[in-house]
Amino acid sequence: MVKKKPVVVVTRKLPDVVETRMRELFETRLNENDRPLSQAELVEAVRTADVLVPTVTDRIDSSILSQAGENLKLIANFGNGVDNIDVVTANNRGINVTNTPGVLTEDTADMTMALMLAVPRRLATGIKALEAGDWAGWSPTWMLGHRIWGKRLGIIGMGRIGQAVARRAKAFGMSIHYHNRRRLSENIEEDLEATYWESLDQMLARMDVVSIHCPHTPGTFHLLSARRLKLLKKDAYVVNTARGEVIDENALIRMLESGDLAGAGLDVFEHEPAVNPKLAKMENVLLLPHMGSATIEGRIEMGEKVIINIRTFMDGHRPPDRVLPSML
Ligand SMILES: O=CC(=O)O
Repeated sequence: MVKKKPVVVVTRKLPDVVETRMRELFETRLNENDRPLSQAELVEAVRTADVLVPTVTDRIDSSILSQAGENLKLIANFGNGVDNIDVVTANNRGINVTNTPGVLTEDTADMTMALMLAVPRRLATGIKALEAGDWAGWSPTWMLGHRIWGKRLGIIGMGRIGQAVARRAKAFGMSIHYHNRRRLSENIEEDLEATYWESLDQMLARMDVVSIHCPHTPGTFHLLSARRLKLLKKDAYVVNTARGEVIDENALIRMLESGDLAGAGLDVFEHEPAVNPKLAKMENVLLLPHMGSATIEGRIEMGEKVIINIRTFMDGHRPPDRVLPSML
């Protein structure tokens, strides 16, 4: 007997090679025009799918999950972060959740370095000045920024991406400091020449650059709160390529406005895709539209991970990238 192919509903346009392979393997319903699904369309998707492939922009909350059909047994997220999915409710309803870890580590770390270099060295300001025809020629005192060589980098969240950033920053002459739920093994710490701070507050007070690499969970929402932001040195920079919700964005804006912080490089925002217009006007801030992991190679590898997770699950095994509530 021929095994029935699972119905796989994909919420956004994926790279062509990924969609082609999915079509071969599954009864795949694609989103050709890439328009984010409405609530009603998401409900229809969870009602009819065996597997849902959502992504960062889809909120799969308890209200959506309560309307899921009996067949829905797997949510294979196209993305590393799973804060778009209510994993606890999914788990309670017997729906497995997977993500795509590992394949976007290096790309996100590269983009973090790009921001870490660009903000203190005023790249955006320089480009704008040149484009506006405001360049009168080289001057010893024009466009001066700050060096990062010899400065202290504080990494919040020392998982895969945090460690990849640490390796790069070390090569740029920064000293590496980190705060994490769990301390790294001695070997890794030695290899990265990283100093562990059990107290986040104490670390923050001493850093020149702070970079966020923890997931957004109920425990990390506004981890950089107004109180903690005030602990930072006046000449410190903040970089965020993780999730906007980890920083109290209004408090960050106030600190930047009052000159109590040197600058910020942000790839993610608290109310994405809305960006506070105050941020967009600031000279010492560089904003990117959540493109930390946006490489062609990475997106294809994410698709491959999604496919492996679905196939493994459909073959009756535990999918390699299963996310359990206890991991969050
Ligand atoms: O932000 C992107 C992701 O979590 O994959």
